[in-house]
Amino acid sequence: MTTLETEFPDLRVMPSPDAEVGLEAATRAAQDFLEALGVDCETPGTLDSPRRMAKAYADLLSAPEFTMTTFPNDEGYQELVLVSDLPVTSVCEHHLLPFTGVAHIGYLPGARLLGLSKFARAVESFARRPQVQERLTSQLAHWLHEALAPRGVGVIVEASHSCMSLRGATVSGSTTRTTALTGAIHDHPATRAEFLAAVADRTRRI
Ligand SMILES: Nc1nc2c(ncn2[C@@H]2O[C@H](COP(=O)(O)OP(=O)(O)OP(=O)(O)O)[C@@H](O)[C@H]2O)c(=O)[nH]1
Ligand SMILES: [Zn+2]
Repeated sequence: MTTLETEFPDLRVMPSPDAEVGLEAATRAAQDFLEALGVDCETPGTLDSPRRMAKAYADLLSAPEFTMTTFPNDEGYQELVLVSDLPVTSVCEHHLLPFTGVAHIGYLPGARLLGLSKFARAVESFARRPQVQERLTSQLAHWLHEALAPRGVGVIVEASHSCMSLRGATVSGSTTRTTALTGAIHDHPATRAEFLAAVADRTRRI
């Protein structure tokens, strides 16, 4: 089994090795945190809220492992494979507030093809950790390039940041687009244009 942690030992790994102990400590910390902000955690509705909050963040920050299933490219498929509109749910590392959107991932196959569901699993795995959108985009592209050895990879992420919409600048409706390209999709203008046009065809408002 190949895991992202094996491929990228330098990445921060979530969750804690002992999730049960982690959850208890996080619940206590959430209670302190909420009470410090003046939230009454003793009402029937909020009694269990510190645990719910701890569990919610554990879910958002638990990068799942997955099996990296690949197949030989027996037919020598050469053209772009584009998997679009993969849901992204991540957490900005500055405010620990969610950012959500979609990822579009394309690659030009080499000797092996990647199981299609693994694109969704890779997005989830890289997203469920404290992130910035640029890093998420680059990590996806470089992971795929290293793990699959394709001729090129293109990743576009479009997302809305709740730290921008719900607080601070309170700008609603703004989206951010980030792009990471490798190999032929980066180097060859026509191939790059083909990838960008294919994504543009699929792009919808978030
Ligand atoms: N480049 C980038 N910036 C991000 C991302 N997520 C959040 N940020 C920004 O991180 C910055 C943190 O800025 P600070 O000035 O330290 O934090 P702040 O005082 O809460 O800033 P405001 O959000 O402007 O109120 C903000 O400009 C956020 O919009 C991301 O994925 N990429
Ligand atoms: Zn933020």
